[in-house]
Amino acid sequence: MSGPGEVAVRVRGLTKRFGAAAVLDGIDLDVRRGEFVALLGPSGTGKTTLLRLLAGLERPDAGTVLTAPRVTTVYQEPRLVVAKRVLANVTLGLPRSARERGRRALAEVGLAGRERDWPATLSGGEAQRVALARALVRDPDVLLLDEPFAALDALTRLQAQDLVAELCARHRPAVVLVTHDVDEAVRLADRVAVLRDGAFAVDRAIDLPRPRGALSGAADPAVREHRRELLTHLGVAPSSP
Ligand SMILES: Nc1ncnc2c1ncn2[C@@H]1O[C@H](COP(=O)(O)OP(=O)(O)OP(=O)(O)O)[C@@H](O)[C@H]1O
Repeated sequence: MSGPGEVAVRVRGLTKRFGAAAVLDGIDLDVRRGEFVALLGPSGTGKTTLLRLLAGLERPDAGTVLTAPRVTTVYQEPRLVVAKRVLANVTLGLPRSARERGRRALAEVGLAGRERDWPATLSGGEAQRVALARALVRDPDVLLLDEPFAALDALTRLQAQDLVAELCARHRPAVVLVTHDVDEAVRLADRVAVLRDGAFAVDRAIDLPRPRGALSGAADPAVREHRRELLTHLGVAPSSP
């Protein structure tokens, strides 16, 4: 597999305030094409705010955010238009000529043949795969994932994680995933950063071999060590030597 590509996200000295409080206080972040970064952090630390700044939906109070041109977000909920069929949801806002690419994107997420179905007939996991296809068809330079697996049941979540890992390895966008799940972060990411009190408490490379589908925290000491360190930085586990 090829190494990381050019920088697709460059954040310098980024500060965002709501009222008097700085939710983000001078943070720096680089993400390269083909690199998968997971963001962990206690509730309310500004993870979603950071994604919104990367997507250009919020303006910084100080500092700079530079991204490659095509930035796409997948959210916790699929956000499908109920009155449009699956393929029309995938190609929403794109010209008719994008329909063939839309079909291919649906096939990539395992939904070939479902083009004319209505969103109401999809399971939660299927609807989220349609949302992924809608992101893919836009050929993003930067893919922002805001807890995209959080609403899925455990088995569907593992399958969706494997699918996202495979799609990102093939298309190689720069990925920023917001999650509360330490195991998910370790399973998917090349780097995991913990956001606390407006800054990164740690930004750690996860140099475990891929594919990681069968990775077991119980069996693998390297996974256990990453998990222990990240939980410590999240303030939910005692520090041990
Ligand atoms: N538009 C806004 N106006 C005022 N305060 C806001 C706004 N958006 C976010 N905040 C505040 O900024 C802080 C960070 O919110 P954000 O949603 O980014 O956190 P988060 O880390 O994504 O949280 P969670 O893990 O619970 O999703 C919170 O205290 C939130 O109340």
